[in-house]
Amino acid sequence: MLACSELSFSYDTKKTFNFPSFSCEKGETLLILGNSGTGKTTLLHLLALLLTPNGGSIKINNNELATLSAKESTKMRANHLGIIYQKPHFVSSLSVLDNLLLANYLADQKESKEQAQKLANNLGISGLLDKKTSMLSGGEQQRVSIARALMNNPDVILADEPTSNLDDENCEKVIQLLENQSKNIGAALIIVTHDQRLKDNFKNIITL
Ligand SMILES: Nc1ncnc2c1ncn2[C@@H]1O[C@H](COP(=O)(O)OP(=O)(O)OP(=O)(O)O)[C@@H](O)[C@H]1O
Repeated sequence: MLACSELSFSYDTKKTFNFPSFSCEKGETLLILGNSGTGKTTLLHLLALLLTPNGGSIKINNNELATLSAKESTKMRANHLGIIYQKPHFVSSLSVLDNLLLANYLADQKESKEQAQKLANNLGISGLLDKKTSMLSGGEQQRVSIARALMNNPDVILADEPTSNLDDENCEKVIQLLENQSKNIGAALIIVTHDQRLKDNFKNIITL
């Protein structure tokens, strides 16, 4: 589903990140662990086509992404990738429901209230759909972020530190929800984190 090899990237001339090669298949989860500053968010942004690598290859469903134009990258990101950012970046003037439907709109897909309602039910946030996102707790925001990432049934889900602000109980819940929901839609799930609590949940682990 997603495979990358010999990816390298530099923000400036002082340091180049050389990332290990890996792949993650449909329905699988890969945990990428690393301390602060090891380049986890950088790697996730490369996989999300938000940064362009200096070298190496990223393939989704055997399609090489490095050759895509900016417009094609945007389309690929909206339709095939579900991204859970470190900070949620909601539109605070909109309700939770409208933030979910925005994902459809940005991918040029028909707005699906049914999909939003279904995901909200699965994630235990159906009572929040009419609320403004600024009124949500950290754990609730995390679940809305997961729902938004799943709105377009992506092939690959990329999650940046999805549990860093959560207590042990909510950490466990969010990981279970992420895994179950990814399996439900047959997506590959890639999580980058420094949260050592997650080590016991996964067998496929890479350390940066
Ligand atoms: N836009 C940027 N311009 C220059 N340097 C950057 C930029 N973004 C990140 N860096 C640097 O690249 C390094 C890796 O950053 P990155 O955010 O990928 O690390 P991380 O492993 O996700 O860290 P954390 O766990 O603290 O979020 C850091 O030293 C950071 O200062």
